[in-house]
Order: sequence, then structure tokens, then C-alpha cells
Amino acid sequence: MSSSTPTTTTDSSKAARPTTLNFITGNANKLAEVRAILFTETNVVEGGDNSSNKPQLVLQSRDVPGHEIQGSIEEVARDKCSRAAAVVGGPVLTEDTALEFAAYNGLPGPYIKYFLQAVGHEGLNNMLAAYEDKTAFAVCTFAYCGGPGQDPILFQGRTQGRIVPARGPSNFGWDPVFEYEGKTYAEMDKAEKVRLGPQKIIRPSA
Ligand SMILES: O=P(O)(O)OP(=O)(O)OP(=O)(O)OC[C@H]1O[C@@H](n2cnc3c(O)ncnc32)[C@H](O)[C@@H]1O
Ligand SMILES: [Mg+2]
Repeated sequence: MSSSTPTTTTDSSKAARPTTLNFITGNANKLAEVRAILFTETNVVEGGDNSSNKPQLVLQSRDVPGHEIQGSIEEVARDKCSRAAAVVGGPVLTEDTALEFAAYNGLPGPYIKYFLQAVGHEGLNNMLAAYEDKTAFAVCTFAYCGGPGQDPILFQGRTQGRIVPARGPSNFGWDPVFEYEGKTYAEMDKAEKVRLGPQKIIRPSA
């Protein structure tokens, strides 16, 4: 069955419960971490080939069409999730990662992707050169939308760290410049980084 069609059970008592949830991202590293953090291999299928009746998370590696809006982390997350639900035509999970600098009252926040592209790891450090406070918060916001036209529900986690000169492999975003308890994310192996998840505060928000 195509992932663009929401799958429902045939049992009438469970008729409204979807059996397929699509996680949509254009970022391969994000996809790998979500797979590692949230679900076991038994209920994850790749690319929309869900022929089983068990509830499945379908991991889809593709960009959500359209452009990210400007706004708060939550507004950006809701908007992307709504657009993903519209294009998939069913339930979707998306994720937005922001990096807030305390010295900048939360910026770059949801715009970190563009700052990273524009000035790189060194530039992010240079932005904070004039400030003693190097504190940063990694903010991870999952958004779930039940289908086109439905309001997304948000789940958010925040991890406090600090911005340091790059250390470790530079294959994933700002990992080399975000230090948490003496190690940058890039210096941790994936299992170690993923284990930090439960330390984050997860709260549903409307
Ligand atoms: O298709 P989507 O899911 O939107 O993928 P994206 O790469 O555009 O992701 P975001 O919009 O959330 O932008 C977040 C930016 O932060 C980076 N990023 C995301 N998660 C990260 C993590 O755990 N560690 C380091 N960098 C990360 C990512 O590469 C982007 O530059
Ligand atoms: Mg994005």
C-alpha cells in the first residue's frame, strides 16, 4: 500500500486508528537518529512499503514541499507538519531542530540551518566572541498531525550545552560545536548521543 494513503484497521472498534505514521524529513542524519531513538526495527519500514497490518512508522526521506515560514520554533514546526500531512494525505510526524544562543535571547533558534550554511562552525563561534556566555540550548520539537486540516500536536525537548570550537567529525549539522558535559555531540558515538534523549524534558503542547 502506498504511504500516501492512510491505513486503517478493518475492526470497526478500531476503525479510526491509523496503522501507518509517516516520518518525513529531507535530512538523512535526522532519519537515522529518529530510527534509533523512537522505534525498534520491527515497527519501522522504509519509504512507504507497509504491507503489514501492524502499526508502522514509515520513514520517508524527502523534503516537505514549500518553504519554512518565519516565526517561533513552535510556529515553524506546526507549519511544516501541516504541509507534510497535506502532501502525504494522512498522519505524519516531523521534527524541527533549533539551536538557541542565550547571549542572543534565543536566536538563531529555528534559523540555525541558514546560519550554519552561511557562516559554518567557525562563524557560529565568532558570533559569540563578544560574549562571555556561550550557553546554547538544543531544542528538538516533534510535531504530529493526524491528517490534512488537523492541528498538529507538539512534543519538545531542550538540552543545555555551550558553543565551543569544532571538535569531532563534522558530518551532522552543528554537532561539532555543541558541547554537553565536556564532549561535543560529534565526539559522542550515536548511541551515547541518543541516550541523552530521556534527559530532555518532553511536554505535549497544543
Ligand atoms: O527535512 P527536515 O526534517 O526539515 O531537515 P532539515 O535538515 O531541514 O532540519 P531542520 O529544518 O530541523 O533544521 C535543523 C538544522 O540543524 C541541523 N540539525 C538537526 N538535528 C541536528 C542534530 O541532532 N545535531 C546537529 N545538527 C542538527 C540540520 O542539519 C539543520 O541544519
Ligand atoms: Mg527543514
